[in-house]
Amino acid sequence: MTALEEAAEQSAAATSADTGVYTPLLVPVQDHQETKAAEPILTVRGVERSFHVGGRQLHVLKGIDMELTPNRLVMLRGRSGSGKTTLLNMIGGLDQPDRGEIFFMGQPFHQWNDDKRTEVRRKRIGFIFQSFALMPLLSAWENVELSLRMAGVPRSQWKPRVQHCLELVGLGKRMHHRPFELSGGEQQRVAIAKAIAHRPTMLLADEPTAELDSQMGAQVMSVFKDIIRTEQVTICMTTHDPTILEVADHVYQMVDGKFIHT
Ligand SMILES: Nc1ncnc2c1ncn2[C@@H]1O[C@H](COP(=O)(O)OP(=O)(O)OP(=O)(O)O)[C@@H](O)[C@H]1O
Repeated sequence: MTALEEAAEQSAAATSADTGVYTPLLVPVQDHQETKAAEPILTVRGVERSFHVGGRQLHVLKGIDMELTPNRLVMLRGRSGSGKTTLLNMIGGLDQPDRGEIFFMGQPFHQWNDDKRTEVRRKRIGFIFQSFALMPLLSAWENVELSLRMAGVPRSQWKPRVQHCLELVGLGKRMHHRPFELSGGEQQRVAIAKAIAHRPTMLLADEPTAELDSQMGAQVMSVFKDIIRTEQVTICMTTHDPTILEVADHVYQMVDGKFIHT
């Protein structure tokens, strides 16, 4: 039995409120028929990106086409160096393509300057990194609050939203712990709460389970499934882990800067 199947089985008997142990329900994201005709929230067409390295041109992305539709869990899979993070940065408006187009909710990221992309990013996109990226001196609560402050959410809305997000990721009983008082899996769940607090449309996660053991990795994936359903978000994540791919709605396989069909 894989770690994910184990997590699903545990979830069936979940008693998180009683035990404080997080065992979320692993359920299908939603009826795929329902959103089949849905407009994509992200469209990537013919994207290329090169870097100058040591006097040479390194062609990292060689013509990427992809779409993300609402309420999906999409994974980018590929070897180290194949270009996954470069693409994720591009989708999130952190970098721009040399060629090609990126439309996020109809907005042309490839034509916009950094300030304009940052504005959209703060309001509509959430990021999760391999290394959790939490402020070490702030509690779980304060870390989540910080992201609401950054997104310009009115202070009067902070308390219920922070509480909701931390409960959603199963940390209702550890809200006031600081990162060093939490396990790796719990820290990653704080990072997820922080990333969804401002109600993004799209959540981007770069190897979110890479530093976790398989059990904790499975918990994080269950949280992802839950938040797609309850928060109406689309998640695009990179992974090396073949056991995690089975919960994806779609997998893009990247080889040397291109998608291949498997
Ligand atoms: N800013 C940059 N300047 C120069 N080279 C870069 C830059 N960003 C990425 N690269 C190079 O582009 C290639 C692809 O890197 P990228 O991080 O996108 O791969 P990846 O598939 O995410 O790998 P990993 O799984 O190890 O994170 C690598 O050879 C990397 O060294």
